[in-house]
Amino acid sequence: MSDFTPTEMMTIAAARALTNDDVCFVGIGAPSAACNVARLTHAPDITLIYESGTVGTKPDVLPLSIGDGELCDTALFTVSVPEMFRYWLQGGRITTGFLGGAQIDKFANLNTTVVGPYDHPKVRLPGGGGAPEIASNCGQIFITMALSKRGFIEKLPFITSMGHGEGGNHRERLGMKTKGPTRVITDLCILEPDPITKELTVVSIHKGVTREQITENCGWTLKFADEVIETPVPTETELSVLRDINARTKKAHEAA
Ligand SMILES: CC(=O)SCCNC(=O)CCNC(=O)[C@H](O)C(C)(C)COP(=O)(O)OP(=O)(O)OC[C@H]1O[C@@H](n2cnc3c(N)ncnc32)[C@H](O)[C@@H]1OP(=O)(O)O
Ligand SMILES: O=C(O)/C=C/CC(=O)O
Repeated sequence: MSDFTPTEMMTIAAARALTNDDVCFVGIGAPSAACNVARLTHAPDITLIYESGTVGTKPDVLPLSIGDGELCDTALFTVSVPEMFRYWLQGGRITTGFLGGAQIDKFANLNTTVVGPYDHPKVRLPGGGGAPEIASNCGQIFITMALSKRGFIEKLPFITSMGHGEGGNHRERLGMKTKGPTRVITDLCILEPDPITKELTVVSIHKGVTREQITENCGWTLKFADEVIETPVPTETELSVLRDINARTKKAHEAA
């Protein structure tokens, strides 16, 4: 097994969260890399769906956006965006949504809208897009983002996509029928919501990472589960699949 970067570990650990039977609504960016590594390794029959309506897509290179022709060219079929949302997503036909974000809080609520006050933003982010609907309508949500103090914060300035709200049974109280975020995969560790409080808790630590490093990079006092395992390191196959798709993507986008 060769050396690997924290980002590679994160992408591969995120890919492993998916199963062959999943129907997965894929977010652009880090989630898209993870979903395609899953498809190219342990989950060849996974159904990947992007918001542009592309169903069962098998991109050879990672898409720049949901509108990238690569998605439609390699899809089983493509439906209209209203059909994607109303029939597929709101119809409960999608098992898993995979999202990223700029900021997250301890109940896995996501901010992709604005950092700083809404009217006087420090950073204006891409916005919600389909993420709020994905977060509420997919059977469960996986989230992947690097652990950092600026990303993992105590109180979000803006909640774009609801995770577990104020914690506990908040989703249920609002009438939401889906599970919400069940796993957050970072470059240092994996977090899962506590079954009762729904507060994100460290369940797995990547090889070579210390508890201190994790604590130092989080904006709230992070809890650790009673049993914390070490994340299995990437296999040669996982690493070469990830590196190959990244290299193909870079070459394709440089040429475009
Ligand atoms: C189908 C779907 O895709 S769902 C549709 C909705 N879209 C999403 O949910 C997309 C979610 N993803 C995102 O918003 C983006 O990927 C981001 C903002 C999280 C990351 O953007 P990237 O360009 O990939 O990465 P990067 O980390 O370099 O951030 C770019 C800039 O955004 C800003 N930024 C990102 N995160 C933060 C943060 N937590 N605090 C302040 N600024 C931030 C910074 O200006 C940063 O530049 P810098 O690192 O030089 O300061
Ligand atoms: O509008 C959205 O929801 C998603 C946007 C992401 C993209 O344009 O690739």
